[in-house]
Amino acid sequence: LMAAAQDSFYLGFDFSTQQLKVVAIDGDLNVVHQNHVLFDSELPEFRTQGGVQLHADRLTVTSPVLMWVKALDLLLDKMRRAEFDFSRVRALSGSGQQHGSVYWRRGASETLNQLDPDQSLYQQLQVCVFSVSDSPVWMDSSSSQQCQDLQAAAGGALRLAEITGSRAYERFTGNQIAKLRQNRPEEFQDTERISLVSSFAASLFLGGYAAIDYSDGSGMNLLDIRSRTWSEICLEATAPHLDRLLGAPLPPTSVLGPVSSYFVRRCGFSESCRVVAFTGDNPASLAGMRLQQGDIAVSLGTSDTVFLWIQQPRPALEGHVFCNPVDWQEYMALLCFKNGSLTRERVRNECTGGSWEVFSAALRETPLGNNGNIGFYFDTMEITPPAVGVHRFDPDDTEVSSVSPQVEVRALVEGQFLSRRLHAERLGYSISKNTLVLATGGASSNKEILQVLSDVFNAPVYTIDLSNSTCLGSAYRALHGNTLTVLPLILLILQQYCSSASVLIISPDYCDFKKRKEGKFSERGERKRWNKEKKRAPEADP
Ligand SMILES: Nc1ncnc2c1ncn2[C@@H]1O[C@H](COP(=O)(O)OP(=O)(O)O)[C@@H](O)[C@H]1O
Ligand SMILES: O=C(CO)[C@@H](O)[C@H](O)COP(=O)(O)O
Repeated sequence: LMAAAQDSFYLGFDFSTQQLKVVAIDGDLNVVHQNHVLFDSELPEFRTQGGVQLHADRLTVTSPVLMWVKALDLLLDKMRRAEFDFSRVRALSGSGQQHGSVYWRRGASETLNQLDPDQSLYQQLQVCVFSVSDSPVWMDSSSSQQCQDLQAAAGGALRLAEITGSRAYERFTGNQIAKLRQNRPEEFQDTERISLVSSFAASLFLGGYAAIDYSDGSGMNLLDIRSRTWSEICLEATAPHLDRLLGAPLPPTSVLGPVSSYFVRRCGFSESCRVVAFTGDNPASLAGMRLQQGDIAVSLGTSDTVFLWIQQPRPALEGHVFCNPVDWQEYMALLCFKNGSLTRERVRNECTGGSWEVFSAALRETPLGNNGNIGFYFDTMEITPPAVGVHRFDPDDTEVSSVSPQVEVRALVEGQFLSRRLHAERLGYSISKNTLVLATGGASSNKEILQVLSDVFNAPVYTIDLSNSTCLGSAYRALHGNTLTVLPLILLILQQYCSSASVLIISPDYCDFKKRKEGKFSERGERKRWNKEKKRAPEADP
């Protein structure tokens, strides 16, 4: 069994805003391969900035769907060149940036299940497969009218939040679909299926349309998060017969089927390699970090997000409640901040010559509290709170137009994290002496930034070895999907289930066998050694 565990690989993909990433683990959860494709620099022909295109109205933000397709071709090529052994992959799963949508043209499903392994995905999908070539993504804020209409139809913002977990948000997929139906009726008419970025990616691997999972589906303003079915009121208000275009939602732990013969023949995947449902990047990250009651997770990717595992949904006008990606009968709360890494990069470019080293030095050399200087940095319309503009205040609370570069760096990072804390507390989170902050995402590799996070939350901050918990979470989910088959009794049940349905439901207990490696960062404001291993109290075996 030991040898078998090391022989088997599990893949987790992440189709995120700025790049496509992959992590492979073996059955003992060791990372055996990592790779990525950066959209701006490795696929310059799509002319994106930060993976997206900002339109002239400065509100519409899209990404070319074919860029994601070509990125997958490129990533698989890179893995082949690195001699990654695809035949050992027993299961794969993945995630996508949340809310973004993909529109498949009539007839696309036939193309998808008859792909020729001698040609790339891009070669075969570039003509006539997508009815909308530029997919709306989460940074879009052009659907205000549709948001108002949806809230009116649902009986108000709070009522909509009670049904779907969130009041109407511009980036939420339902409002994007409504805008498309109104503004581009021909393309809409020509669409046979609408996917989220996550279910689009799963569809590529399956060679057929993949279901939207409950967790990523909660970011659409369309799913009733309690009954876990599409809400009639929301569907009606968005587009007639929308349920046919969306397909039925499924638990995030579903095994969707085997990888398509295209990947078997082109890359050498085994025919028995399974595809486990893909989900949103934040839910996948929750799975990768293995959040426990009382913990708070802060993801510092393109967006900054804060999330918590919750048992009972209490939707409000601020923040979001999603179905939980690990235990689909529970929930997670999430806050999203648009001015995250891209704003830190802008200030880095202006104040520290484009260097993270110098940026970090500015944080080291300025005191906690920044001698009373503080700022709000909303380069683009923020989500939480809905505000725009840059405002700096001196120690007398007088607004000033500039401060020194070093003070600016600390004002930015402290201001961002104070806002993350304030809004988490408004959501009902209270910081206690047991609070742990779990950090992930690209900027969590910067220990000076994490020190500010620790100081502001007055709590220890932990990272996992890999700053990329999203991919790792997907690889764990893939492994979870597969591991149950080694248990004879469950195998029997699965076999019976298999004969009656093409979808298997996996129990949500994988937390109990997933080990957690933590790098300890700091404790209660004292600056202790970075990356000292800390293990939690051993848990009961399942
Ligand atoms: N050393 C660093 N210090 C601060 N931020 C960093 C550092 N390295 C990378 N980042 C930030 O990480 C971001 C990308 O994070 P990532 O989680 O990979 O994004 P996404 O998954 O949204 O594509 C970049 O925009 C960059 O600003
Ligand atoms: O809109 C949200 C969450 O509601 C974003 O968090 C997107 O899911 C994009 O994620 P990153 O690329 O920043 O990780």
